[in-house]
Amino acid sequence: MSLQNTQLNDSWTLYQRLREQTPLVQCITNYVAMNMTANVLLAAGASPAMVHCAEESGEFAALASALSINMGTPSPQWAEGMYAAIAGAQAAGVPWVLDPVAHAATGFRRQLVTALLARRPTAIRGNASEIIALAGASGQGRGMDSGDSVESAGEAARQLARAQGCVVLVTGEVDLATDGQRSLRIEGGSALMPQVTAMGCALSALLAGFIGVAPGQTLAAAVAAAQVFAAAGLKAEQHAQGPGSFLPAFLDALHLLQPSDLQRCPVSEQL
Ligand SMILES: Nc1ncnc2c1ncn2[C@@H]1O[C@H](COP(=O)(O)OP(=O)(O)O)[C@@H](O)[C@H]1O
Ligand SMILES: Cc1ncsc1CCOP(=O)(O)O
Ligand SMILES: [Mg+2]
Repeated sequence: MSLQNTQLNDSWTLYQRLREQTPLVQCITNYVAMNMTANVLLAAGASPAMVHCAEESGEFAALASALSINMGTPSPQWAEGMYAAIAGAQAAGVPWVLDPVAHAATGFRRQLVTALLARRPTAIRGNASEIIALAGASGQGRGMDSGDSVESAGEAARQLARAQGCVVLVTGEVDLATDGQRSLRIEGGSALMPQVTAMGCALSALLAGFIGVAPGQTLAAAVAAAQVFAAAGLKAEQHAQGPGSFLPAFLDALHLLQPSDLQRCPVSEQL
């Protein structure tokens, strides 16, 4: 079933709201993704803050509109910063998003993701292999990258959403957003997106921004974040010769995005 019109209105309305409210998004992210994530949030219209040390991350989280936790380059010290930030966010009613980068790859990451999941994220955003492995099955992930299709991760995403009581956004050539009951598929994007590092990390932080301006509408926020990324990717591709020129074109596309760009990335209900 096509939801193009209602979903277009929802995503555009939420994007306008994000630009009006400039949510403060606290990011505890990896060394690779920090600069890219801050630039994506700024181009979209949010306000990024990279604040990770345990001495201040909890205090800061109470001031933020939303928190994004990404475990791409973890360490014991960074884990303490994550736990303190989540505690501060939860005490203040601030939503938080988990990006479980390569969580199945090592024993340290497996322990960390278990501890993070126990703290109940508002939403999880990962690639197909990460979501399949989080649901307890065995994925074909290699390092940070997915070896599985989003189609093959659909049931895992729904199970994970139900088990965690959260929204799951699983990304790849198409994206799927689910709360365990409803599932929405978002088309669009560009094959150049996985050729640029930290696109997924930046999307997770933008998802946090959308959730921050859409209390009680986490599924719509996930669709909006995915659709905005898909539309900006499609628009950027028209001006890019390869990954190098794609990245600045993508930031410009986020900044210049119009409703007609969203319309090129259909959203449909998955039954
Ligand atoms: N082959 C593709 N075609 C179109 N969009 C893609 C493709 N691969 C990834 N994307 C998009 O790139 C972004 C990052 O997703 P993904 O590559 O799955 O995350 P990660 O970087 O965490 O592995 C998402 O917006 C996703 O829709
Ligand atoms: C390359 C790399 N190594 C550790 S984190 C990271 C970035 C991963 O970014 P993404 O998951 O968005 O591709
Ligand atoms: Mg990733």
